[in-house]
Amino acid sequence: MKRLDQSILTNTIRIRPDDSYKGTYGRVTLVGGNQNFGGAIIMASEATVYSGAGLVTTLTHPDNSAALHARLPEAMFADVFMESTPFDSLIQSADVVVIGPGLGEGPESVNLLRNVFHLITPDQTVVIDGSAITILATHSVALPDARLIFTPHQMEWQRLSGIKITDQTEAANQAVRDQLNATVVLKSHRTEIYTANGIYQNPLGTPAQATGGMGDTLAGMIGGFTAQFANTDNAVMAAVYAHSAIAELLAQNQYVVLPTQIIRQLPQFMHQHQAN
Ligand SMILES: NC(=O)C1=CN([C@@H]2O[C@H](COP(=O)(O)OP(=O)(O)OC[C@H]3O[C@@H](n4cnc5c(N)ncnc54)[C@H](OP(=O)(O)O)[C@@H]3O)[C@@H](O)[C@H]2O)[C@@H](O)CC1
Ligand SMILES: Nc1ncnc2c1ncn2[C@@H]1O[C@H](COP(=O)(O)OP(=O)(O)O)[C@@H](O)[C@H]1O
Ligand SMILES: [Mg+2]
Repeated sequence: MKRLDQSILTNTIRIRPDDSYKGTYGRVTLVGGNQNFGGAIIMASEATVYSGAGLVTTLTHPDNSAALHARLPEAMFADVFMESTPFDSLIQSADVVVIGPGLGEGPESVNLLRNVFHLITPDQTVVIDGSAITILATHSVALPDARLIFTPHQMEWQRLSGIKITDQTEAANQAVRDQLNATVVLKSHRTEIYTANGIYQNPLGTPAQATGGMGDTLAGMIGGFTAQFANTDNAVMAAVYAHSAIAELLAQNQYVVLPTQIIRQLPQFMHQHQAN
């Protein structure tokens, strides 16, 4: 297993060309947030916008619309229960779809996941987090043919892979990754990233990060980074590294680091670590 280091940031985060516009930096559609977990999809959406994605749309339960607009006017909102035509185009026009933060596991959420996967095409990237992983572990839902990135915590990975947390060894995890043909970000206090080309460990992270919404925020960052930066595996690794690096900086003076505090630091942190 290779250890990530700071070079993943400058190898990934590009100085923006002068002659660019919002379309240069990718369209991301996020799907999630039921009536109880609106905060999860709002944090994920904020992380995507603050990572620099060009155009962000959040498909969520209508109860979350006012809060999303108030916190994040940069994002567009769409009702997950909308008619199929605009729904289909919001999924199909996205470069990256992030699905799962706060999605919930009820029948409506299962249907939604199925509908979204059905619309995905091979040139798209799909970040599969939270409830979406649990649904896949418990229901028969066909995975789309696309670039797939799973972001489970250890229990979600146990549910999806069948590997008990105590048995989640490098070899066992990589074997399931191979079957899924996906990138797997196995989150823990030392997150591991399983790719087609190798296994990487994030050396950073702090227990100050152990608070709800921290993974939702990472999923949104991965959406923002993969929408902008050409090499998908590097974009995933840079997002994981940046998420923990910012948390460590804040934890020098804080007992707990809130997900939204990491989000607010992203533009400045990325500015400091950009390169040609
Ligand atoms: N503000 C919001 O809207 C928020 C909404 N959220 C949304 O909620 C949805 C459900 O996600 P979830 O992660 O909260 O619940 P679930 O999938 O049941 O996993 C918990 C179970 O796994 C176990 N466990 C073992 N190891 C573990 C580990 N390393 N990390 C974590 N858990 C571990 C753990 O063990 P225990 O704590 O009981 O010891 C427990 O039995 C999802 O859509 C998410 O996006 C949250 O993000 C919070 C903020
Ligand atoms: N003790 C810890 N040390 C380092 N990172 C941690 C620690 N506890 C949690 N994290 C990080 O916080 C995030 C938790 O993700 P997750 O469990 O999906 O949270 P949520 O679903 O509440 O958003 C992961 O990125 C994980 O690596
Ligand atoms: Mg989570």
